[in-house]
Amino acid sequence: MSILERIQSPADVKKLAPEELPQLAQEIRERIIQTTAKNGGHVGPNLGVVELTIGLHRVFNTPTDRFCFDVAHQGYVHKLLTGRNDERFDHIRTSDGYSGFLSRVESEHDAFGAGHAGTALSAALGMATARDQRDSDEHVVALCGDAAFTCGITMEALNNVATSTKRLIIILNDNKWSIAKNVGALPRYFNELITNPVYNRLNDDFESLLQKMPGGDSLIKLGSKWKQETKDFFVSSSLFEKFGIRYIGPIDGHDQKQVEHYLDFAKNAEQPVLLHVLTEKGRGYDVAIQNPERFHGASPFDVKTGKGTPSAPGTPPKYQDVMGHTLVKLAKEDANVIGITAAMPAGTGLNILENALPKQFFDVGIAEEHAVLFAAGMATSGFHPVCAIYSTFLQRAYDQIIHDVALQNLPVLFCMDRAGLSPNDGATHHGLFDLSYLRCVPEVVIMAPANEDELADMMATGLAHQGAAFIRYPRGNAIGTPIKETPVPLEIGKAQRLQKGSDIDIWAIGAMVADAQQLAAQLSEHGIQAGVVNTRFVKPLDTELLAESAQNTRLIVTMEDHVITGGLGTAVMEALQEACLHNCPVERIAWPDAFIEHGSSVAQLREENGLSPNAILERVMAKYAKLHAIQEVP
Ligand SMILES: Cc1ncc(C[n+]2csc(CCOP(=O)(O)OP(=O)(O)O)c2C)c(N)n1
Ligand SMILES: CC(=O)[C@@H](O)[C@H](O)COP(=O)(O)O
Ligand SMILES: [Mg+2]
Repeated sequence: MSILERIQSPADVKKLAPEELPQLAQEIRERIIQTTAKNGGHVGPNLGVVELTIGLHRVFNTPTDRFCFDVAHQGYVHKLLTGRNDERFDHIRTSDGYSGFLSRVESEHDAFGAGHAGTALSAALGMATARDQRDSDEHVVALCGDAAFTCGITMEALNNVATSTKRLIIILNDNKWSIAKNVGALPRYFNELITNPVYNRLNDDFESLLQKMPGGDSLIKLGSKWKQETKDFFVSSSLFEKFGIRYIGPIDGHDQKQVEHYLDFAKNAEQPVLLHVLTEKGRGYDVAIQNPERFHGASPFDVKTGKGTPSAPGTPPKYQDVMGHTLVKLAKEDANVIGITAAMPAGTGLNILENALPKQFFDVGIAEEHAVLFAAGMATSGFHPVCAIYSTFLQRAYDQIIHDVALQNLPVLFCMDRAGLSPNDGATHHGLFDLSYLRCVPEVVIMAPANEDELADMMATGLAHQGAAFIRYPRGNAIGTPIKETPVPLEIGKAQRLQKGSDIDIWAIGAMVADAQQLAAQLSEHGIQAGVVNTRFVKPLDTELLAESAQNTRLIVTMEDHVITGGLGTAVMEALQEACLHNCPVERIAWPDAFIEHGSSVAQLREENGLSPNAILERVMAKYAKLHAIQEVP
């Protein structure tokens, strides 16, 4: 039996002899590589925190002590050491498998769930403050990556630490990478801390240095306050000391002994401590070390070569790449068009713009709120920014959308990728709420393309519009529609009738247009004639065509890759009420008013949630039959 197989809980980790730990680390790495090769997943981040996580579980004692992992995409090691090295780990991030992030419902060892970046320090500070209020004595640890510090929330929490608690352990897991290279002043500062010999030497053996000085002994006896002030006298204290947090490090995050020594030191500190740990993303798997961006969140791959499964010939391009190439076209025509990402260049396709027109590309770090405000500022100076931010991450910048862009009617185009499901990442990453959260914002334009050619046209539409415009489109491949050489702006608020039908009219948006055409074909096999409308614009809605539709059909079916509350279906119902056309019933095909867990694929999750093509057909047939008392489908 391997050492890892003997680990049923953190207590078993503590029982191991130090000389067994390298073997455990090796087995954990092997387990992570093999599992993510099969399922895909966050290989690099997890391989980088193996010794650190082993150390955490040997020094601290969850669930009494509480860990908050930032993003928590690097929580696989923690899961393996807390009783989850089992069948569900084999299927992690797929149906029947564990979540790829920490989750309070999954384990008592998961003190706080995550998925979005920047939350760990704030949550940990809340837990530490609650502990102090209750006068209990558990330890609270926040594990934050270097890029997590580019998040505004992390800095807000940092500002609050010293005035909120006397005991908090912050681990800066510094691997120099976000998904792409980390950006901004902070990584440069972290590097200064690493390379500044004066600070390190003094910081490490400051006491022995004092002992050599006349009167140094008495300073040491006076305790840490004087030591700290004396050290400040010698070296410019770190940024963290200015926040009332004791900086320790940097240490080698792969040296198990060092890790445990300093974790233990931090555990017994009488003030908030930040332990600066240097790790290597992808440690132990060369191909991940050499390709940190690709192996941040990898698709299934061959362990030997690291290569993923090549796309079959003729596979349509990914929407993210269509966005990137189209933006390059449009930015070449107009130097005022610029692209902004919040630390997601590759995932959004903006890396294509970065390579082609680097002066028109900006990566602001994991800072969506700042990205939108930054765009608003540039828009006041004659630029037309394109903010490429996943639907789910754009939720972070909601006030900036309303208060800074829409209210001032500034020309900013938002390209929201991952609208719809992100199946393996699950509830924290599905882009299912953007129509609801955007439809209530006055003056904005909200559109969704049925195919890649329409995405290009909608980008031209958004850039021709002097105000806020949003385009939502799904994760993954488009549908193979040829893309015109030059994108052509669409008429805002105009839907596109694809086919007529006297019995039912299906109004679909974006990726669901193809499903609507399939549904119409199935209905016609049952003698029901269904029309299909490619809605294109959820705001403003084509109320003229909708009125015509309601007057000439028996049932309107809406189809959207979005939650049912407040999306396209709700917009149609509102419009029909407004036009006093409430006699036309509406059946809304959408995701339920619930959080949708992770799963193996979109198809699997649709099956599980009654949204498979056949389930939709049955539902529409039943509604139609009920409405018109015709023979229900046997
Ligand atoms: C609000 C938000 N924006 C973007 C992301 C996408 N994202 C996931 S992990 C990550 C980089 C995290 O870098 P770091 O904190 O240094 O951790 P590492 O992966 O290096 O261990 C990003 C940008 C996210 N999860 N949440
Ligand atoms: C953890 C995180 O937020 C990102 O790594 C995310 O998993 C990327 O999602 P995509 O794979 O859809 O780009
Ligand atoms: Mg990092």
